[in-house]
Amino acid sequence: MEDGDDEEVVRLGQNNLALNEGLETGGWRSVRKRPAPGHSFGGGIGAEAANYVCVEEGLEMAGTEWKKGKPQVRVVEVVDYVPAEEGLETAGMPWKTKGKPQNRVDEQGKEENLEKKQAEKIGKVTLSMQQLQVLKAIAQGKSVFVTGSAGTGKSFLVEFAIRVLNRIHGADSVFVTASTGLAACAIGGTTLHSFAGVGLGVGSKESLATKVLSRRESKKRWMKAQALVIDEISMIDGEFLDKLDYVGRTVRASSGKQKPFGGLQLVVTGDFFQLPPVKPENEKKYFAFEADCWSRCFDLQIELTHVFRQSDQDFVALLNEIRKGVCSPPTLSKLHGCTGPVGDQGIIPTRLYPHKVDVGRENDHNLRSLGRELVTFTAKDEGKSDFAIRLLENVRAVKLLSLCIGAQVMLVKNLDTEIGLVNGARGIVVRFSQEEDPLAPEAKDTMRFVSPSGVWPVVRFACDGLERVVRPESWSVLEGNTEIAKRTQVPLILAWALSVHKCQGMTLDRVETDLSKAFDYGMVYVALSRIRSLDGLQLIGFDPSRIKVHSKVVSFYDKLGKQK
Ligand SMILES: Nc1ncnc2c1ncn2[C@@H]1O[C@H](COP(=O)(O)OP(=O)(O)OP(=O)(O)O)[C@@H](O)[C@H]1O
Repeated sequence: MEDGDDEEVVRLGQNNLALNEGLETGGWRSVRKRPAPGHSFGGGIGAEAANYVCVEEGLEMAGTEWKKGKPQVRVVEVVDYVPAEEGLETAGMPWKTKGKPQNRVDEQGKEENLEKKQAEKIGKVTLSMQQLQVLKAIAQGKSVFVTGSAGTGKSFLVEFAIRVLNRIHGADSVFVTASTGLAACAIGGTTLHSFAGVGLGVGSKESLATKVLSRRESKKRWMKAQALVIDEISMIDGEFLDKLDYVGRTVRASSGKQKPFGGLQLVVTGDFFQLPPVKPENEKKYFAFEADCWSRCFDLQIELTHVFRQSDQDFVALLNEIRKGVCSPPTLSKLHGCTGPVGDQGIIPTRLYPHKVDVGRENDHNLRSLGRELVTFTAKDEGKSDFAIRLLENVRAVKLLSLCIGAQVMLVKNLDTEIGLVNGARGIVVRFSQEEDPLAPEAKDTMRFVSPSGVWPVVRFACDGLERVVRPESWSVLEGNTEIAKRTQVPLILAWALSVHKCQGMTLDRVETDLSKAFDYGMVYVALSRIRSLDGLQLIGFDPSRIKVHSKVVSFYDKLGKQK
């Protein structure tokens, strides 16, 4: 059979790494569904390939079509190859959806004719090798714990992990959760407590299991689940994790009594050097990694090392010091030198406060001081129950948003990551516009509800200085793949001030902060690691004694490092 015969060609994506261990960058391969005469599928290849990603033509975000069923494919040729970027330990991985085959792989998997320089990056997403390793493990049904310093792409990876899990288990069996409502809403999930149906989790593990068994909906969720995602694990305590493990094993006794969480595939992410659980520190099993079940829960525990948020390696090194509770004289002197960034496009830095009350006061004061007419936008909340609607209080977009011309605002949704219109992008309201959204005529009622006068804020964003009309966006709270609540609101919040808790998970370009009142573990690190570069930081009254790192966290990471 000749190349190009009538076999259907599918393209396998990053997980071809598995087929191709020696190949540093993975790369694309075009594969055939049937072996050519005289060739058979190697057991390893077939077995791996059966699970692998197939990118659809034109899919911008790294295709994640999963091919299930029997081993059917044989690698024929690489259709794309992008070498690791210089100095990038993690080897960038392109997602390419079209273009001519450029490289070939022979039967042994060796590459010929690598035209690296001509490799053209068409796809938009490049995953680090470690990120790929995680997806590969998930695709193999493994439970993983993904950690790493701020900005290493843990949350970014969660989005891909969910797609992979959905393909394996079906979306209605994948439950996406996080420790806090804020973090949960950011990934379209619910809190871990809410998934578990154990209220605040107070009481013995036996009483919580009885509670779940007695509630039809809670029991159904546990029984239906095949995979559980938990983001921002640092804020979950070990005692609670052990209780959930017990509940899982009890409620799902028929499918996995002996297995952690009753046999659920776990994808857990977070950085224990960031914010800790909100509970008294002296309790035993304060951190999740102290849970008795912890080491049994995971097949793979990995610390991502390539930082995406900051490109300045000196700044990355400085942040790594602070993360571990160190503040060397050069670091201190650099931080003391952060006396003040100039505003960008007339937009002043956002002040980060350790305490929430300071945030409300500052934003309110600044808004009123502008002395302009306020325009208010009301979120449209829809939900299956009062309880579901209450979950919307955790959405970053607020119920009532009052703005006026000159208001300093921040996006709370990724609108266009390519140009920097991301969660945390800041701007200033320059006017209000009455333009209708040509794309959303069917959503007229919702639009009217959010803005009865039909006007929308026009914001000049710091990322590119361009003005854009900002129209409502939606946030869903999902249980499995069922939407239980939805908020539609203009995706902006006031941004003169923000709390350190609220900024966890965000990327900010300009920050002013007085961390002299930082009180919790990881707080200084979380605040400083939000910004992309030191030029964007104005630090007032920096006190290195406020850098708090828990010794248990340090030893946990020491051990993790040694396991590598
Ligand atoms: N593979 C990638 N390619 C391009 N950008 C990436 C990649 N991974 C992450 N990023 C970007 O890096 C930034 C930080 O990522 P992300 O917020 O997921 O990091 P994180 O590890 O969850 O950080 P934190 O611990 O601070 O919440 C984001 O702007 C994200 O879009």
